[in-house]
Amino acid sequence: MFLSHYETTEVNQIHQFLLEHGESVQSLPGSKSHDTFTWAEPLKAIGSDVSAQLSDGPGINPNETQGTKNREYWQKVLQGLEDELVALKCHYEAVQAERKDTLNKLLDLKENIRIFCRMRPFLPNDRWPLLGPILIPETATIHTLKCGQKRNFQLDKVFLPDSSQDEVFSEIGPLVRSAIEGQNVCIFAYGQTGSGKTFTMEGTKDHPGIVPRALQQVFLEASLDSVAVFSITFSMLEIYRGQLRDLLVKSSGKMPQSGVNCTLSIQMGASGSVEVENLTQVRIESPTEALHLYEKGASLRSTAWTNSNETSSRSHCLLRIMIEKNHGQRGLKTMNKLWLIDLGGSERLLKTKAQGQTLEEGKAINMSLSALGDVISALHRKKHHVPYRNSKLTQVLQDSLARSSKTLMLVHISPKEDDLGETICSLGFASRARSIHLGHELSSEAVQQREVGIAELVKSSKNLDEKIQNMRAEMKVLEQLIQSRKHFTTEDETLEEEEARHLIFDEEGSRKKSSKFLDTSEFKPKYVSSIPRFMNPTLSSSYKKRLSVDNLHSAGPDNKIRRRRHSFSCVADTGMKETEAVKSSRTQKVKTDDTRKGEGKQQYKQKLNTSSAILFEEVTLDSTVTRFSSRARILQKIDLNHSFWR
Ligand SMILES: Nc1ncnc2c1ncn2[C@@H]1O[C@H](COP(=O)(O)OP(=O)(O)OP(=O)(O)O)[C@@H](O)[C@H]1O
Repeated sequence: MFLSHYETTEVNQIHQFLLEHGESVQSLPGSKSHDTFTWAEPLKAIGSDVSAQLSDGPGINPNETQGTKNREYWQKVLQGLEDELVALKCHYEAVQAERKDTLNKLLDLKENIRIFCRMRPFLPNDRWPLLGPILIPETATIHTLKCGQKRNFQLDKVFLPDSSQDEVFSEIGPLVRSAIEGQNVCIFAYGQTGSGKTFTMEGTKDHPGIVPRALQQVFLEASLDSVAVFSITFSMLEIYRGQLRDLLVKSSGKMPQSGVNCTLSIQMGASGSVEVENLTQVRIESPTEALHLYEKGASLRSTAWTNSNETSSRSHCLLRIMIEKNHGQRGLKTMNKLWLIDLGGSERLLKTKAQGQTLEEGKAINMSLSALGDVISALHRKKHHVPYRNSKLTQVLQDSLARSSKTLMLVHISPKEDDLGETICSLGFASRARSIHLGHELSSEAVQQREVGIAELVKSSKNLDEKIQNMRAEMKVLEQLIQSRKHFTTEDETLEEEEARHLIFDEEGSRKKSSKFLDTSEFKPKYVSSIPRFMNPTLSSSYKKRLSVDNLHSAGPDNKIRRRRHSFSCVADTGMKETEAVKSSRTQKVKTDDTRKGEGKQQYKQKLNTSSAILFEEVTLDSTVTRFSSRARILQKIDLNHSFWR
């Protein structure tokens, strides 16, 4: 039991002390008021030690003042915690670097350019709900059968019609992370009209797509980086019939609003970075803000009714997230782009029977898609010349489609037999981008080896992610602990200063006042020094107490003593029943204090949680009754645990 060592030291000391003062242990509860401050000292020591043991705090050394002891102890604790936090932060950075390395290795192994396919499910209005001519025998292969002609397409991954938005984003998440870590990233949704590009990118309220999820992740990753400072901006533009249009600037029809320069031009910086001159850039602080902008921009996008889709996108919609990363003390600054692109629907113009404007839109879309395919293919084949200049789309994306960047193309296909021709075209585009038809396929052994390597890296990346999560949680706890411990040390320091300023007793025991404001000596014996500052009486409570004491004094010189003796005796004599009475009077006081200074009580509660200080709990309430109850409680504790009092 934690009180046992008092039997030989402090408790004997109290006993001795009381005897010297003409008191006995049994008469302790009825002690004279003039003694209370002096004999309170050993009791205070017990109380502090009890609280210290409970809160794993300092022990008692009678030669040291409690304030100094506490302060030194908490400072040591604080220092230890701070050292631990620094070490953890170093380790955290190392693990972060390891994770980044693993991620890069993984993306390299998966290749910088990857082509996925997503097949949308049948929709209620689909006329040909038969999946006969399209087969997906493996996770990365599609077979088609048209007019007796079989064709195989190899992709990096195929998402089946029942794939969820979650599954799709699980492949996107690492790319968003590498954008935060300093790489340019392009994510495209490609496919025929009505194949589900907008569904994948934007999604619905119940099934959010890549855009809302990526925005969320960008901010999440940025907030978790404890070292770098991020500045994130949002831009949105469309490429309509070969022209760039700012989607964050309202225009009447297709004409620029008066006074607003909507003429966007593509500029190439000296370092090879591409800038779209006059494009609106909005600094965003949250995903909600970004989504609000996205909604605004999407509402301005050019759409039209087509045979295949009621609200068919007639342009390429490009969302750009610029991430400026300030790498803290190293003074390094990086700027990179995350592009989320919903391409215009690829379509065979003969099939859609498009005419007039729709025909022109279709032509423009097809031309730029073809140019994009050429660029991706050239990059994939590591060709010396990459034909960026063949379309506005590839020009805008030049620095983000470089070899050092990451590109993911999600080719969308329809499950309908009716759309088979379009599906084969889209898969042909995917194959061309992957350069498969040029005999660049890996041998089955090499593919197997690569798969094993990827699986291992995925596993270690997951482990590192878990480790990082744990470390973040650990750091948070440490930071909270440091904050709470700091509270203790500063309060102890302040109290010591205050003690020095408002020295209560001189050596003869007579009262001294050093402040004209704080006449709290009557109610603040020295042992209060170990009580946090917020537990001290306020000016008004001190004043109130003084009034009550004056009243008591006016009622008769002994009143105060008697009253004190009475409440104390009650506790000692009638045990629990009377303790309840004291408790209720204390509760009363809490309620009054609560309404008067709710904040103080909050702090008080917080303190109790952190320190588990039993003594504090009682002494907190700066009334005579509570202070007695504090002592009584200590006595009760001793009484319960030792036969000493019997
Ligand atoms: N995976 C899916 N799950 C459920 N519904 C989907 C899915 N993919 C697409 N759809 C539905 O199919 C319809 C067409 O999809 P969407 O508008 O996304 O096509 P799109 O390729 O963007 O067309 P366009 O190029 O004409 O803009 C929408 O009603 C959409 O909700």
